[in-house]
Amino acid sequence: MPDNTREGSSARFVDGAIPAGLLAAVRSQRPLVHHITNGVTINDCANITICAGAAPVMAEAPEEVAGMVAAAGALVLNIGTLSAAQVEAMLIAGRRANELGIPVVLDPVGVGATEFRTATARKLLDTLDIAVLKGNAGEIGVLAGTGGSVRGVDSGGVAGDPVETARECARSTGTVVSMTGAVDVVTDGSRVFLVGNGNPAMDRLSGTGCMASSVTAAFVAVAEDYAVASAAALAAFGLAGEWGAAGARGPYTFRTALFDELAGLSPDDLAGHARIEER
Ligand SMILES: Nc1ncnc2c1ncn2[C@@H]1O[C@H](COP(=O)(O)OP(=O)(O)O)[C@@H](O)[C@H]1O
Ligand SMILES: Cc1ncsc1CCOP(=O)(O)O
Ligand SMILES: [Mg+2]
Repeated sequence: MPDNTREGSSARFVDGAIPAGLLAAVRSQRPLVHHITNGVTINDCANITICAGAAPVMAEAPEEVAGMVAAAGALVLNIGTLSAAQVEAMLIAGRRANELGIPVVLDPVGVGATEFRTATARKLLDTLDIAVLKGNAGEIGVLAGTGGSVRGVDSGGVAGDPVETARECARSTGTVVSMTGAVDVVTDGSRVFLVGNGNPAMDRLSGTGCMASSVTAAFVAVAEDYAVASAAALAAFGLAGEWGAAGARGPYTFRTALFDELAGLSPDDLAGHARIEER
């Protein structure tokens, strides 16, 4: 892990049995994950949800989202290709999820790139009780208000220390923040988990951030501790990325392998290879 996330820390590894137990719970409970998401990666999100062991449904008509979310274990709101109608649907579904105690995962794709995305992400955070805010570094920096750079949907990084940025964002939004990158930072504002699993190939494929949100939702659906569940989800997804990259010839063989490795990942695999540090 990079020095900037280790410096001055008294880190200890989280027992691999914890993420393993959560993966086993996803596989046995097979929670329904309701997505209101973008049109670019929607099919990847459906299939990675299945590979994690959960069941996806994509539904965004304002007329039906309250009914659909009532059957779900978690709701994903992903603002990647927003429209006014989608914002209306997100608010209806999110309010119903909150009434029913169903965790909501917000992926603020491209926040900061346009005023519409920024205003919508803020409105969702202000109106709804968001369980996990999962974004790349630039997106979390924008929402933390401490400085983040976003071009299109890509992160240009944060202005200051990444761990402090994530922590500030968690405190100011009242959510668990799951900030992805070469090392993922997950924090509820006090505890900090650093996830070392992953491979640079994941950064060269559109949709890995969206898929990380889907896998996160599958894990939070079966957990009470959303920070631990978010870290466990990123460890599982990252490990699939590591093993998928090993035999890949390029981005598209990697993509196929990423799905196959997650589908084949056992709780024992995760117990032995998850790299989650708490500090
Ligand atoms: N350089 C990297 N090394 C290892 N894993 C990475 C790297 N970049 C991204 N990832 C992983 O890819 C997934 C998507 O992260 P990221 O690229 O930050 O999101 P986004 O696609 O939203 O920009 C996460 O699971 C993250 O851990
Ligand atoms: C390219 C693009 N444009 C709008 S949504 C989207 C997909 C973003 O996916 P990710 O952030 O997971 O790479
Ligand atoms: Mg990416």
